[in-house]
Amino acid sequence: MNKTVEVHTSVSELVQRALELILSKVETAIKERGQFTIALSGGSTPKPLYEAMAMQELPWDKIHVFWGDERYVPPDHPDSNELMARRAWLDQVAIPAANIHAIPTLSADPEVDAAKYNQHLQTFFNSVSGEFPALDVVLLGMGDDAHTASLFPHTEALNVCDRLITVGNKGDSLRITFTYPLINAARSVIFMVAGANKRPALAQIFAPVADDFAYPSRLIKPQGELYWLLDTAAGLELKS
Ligand SMILES: O=C(O)[C@H](O)[C@@H](O)[C@H](O)[C@H](O)COP(=O)(O)O
Repeated sequence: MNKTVEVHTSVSELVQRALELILSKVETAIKERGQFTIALSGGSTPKPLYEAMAMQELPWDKIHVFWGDERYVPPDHPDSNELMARRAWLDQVAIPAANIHAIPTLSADPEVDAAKYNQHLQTFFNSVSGEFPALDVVLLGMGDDAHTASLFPHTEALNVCDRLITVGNKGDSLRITFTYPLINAARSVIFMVAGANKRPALAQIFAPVADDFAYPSRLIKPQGELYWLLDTAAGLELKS
């Protein structure tokens, strides 16, 4: 793992840096492998990044978009991560519909939809059970409880290591999420974290010893690169 921690003076600078990083990964991936794969996150911090992506001239037919997690709501629900990314970015560009790999949420059984998305990823990446394919970029946010994707503190999803996708939960509300080994298989993981409310969680995540199950973002140790892009409010007290 190659870890980089950057503290940016404003959220717009943080977003600009995430954009630069992603554009450089798009270029490399397409040059080396003919396509670029990215998993998106929800939350408010990446929205301006998605709006900036919508302004780019890119070979959209070679770009495949997945989601690292989704609330278990229909795709037109205001809480849907897919809806947010479609409105801010994907609806604005000429990306083929087949390149948008949204998490299914309509079967009335999250286990069934999690299994479907697991199969969809295995088919797309031509991987078998037990293998964890490498996405080019997994974009992550982090909550002030140190959750990332829908890997919430002290939940069952944190124990799931034998598949790509599982059901997560925030209390009673169900989610579908990448498992942490799938996130860790990525070539690059980029956290975008803003706001002073994230400071206590970050202190635990960067501590040499702490409980991974209480602070799930500690489980993210990708094979490839790990970027923590923070704004000053979040990163103020952090020693990298
Ligand atoms: O589904 C959720 O509970 C949120 O989307 C969550 O995972 C979010 O990514 C983080 O809480 C960071 O959110 P902000 O970017 O808004 O700080």
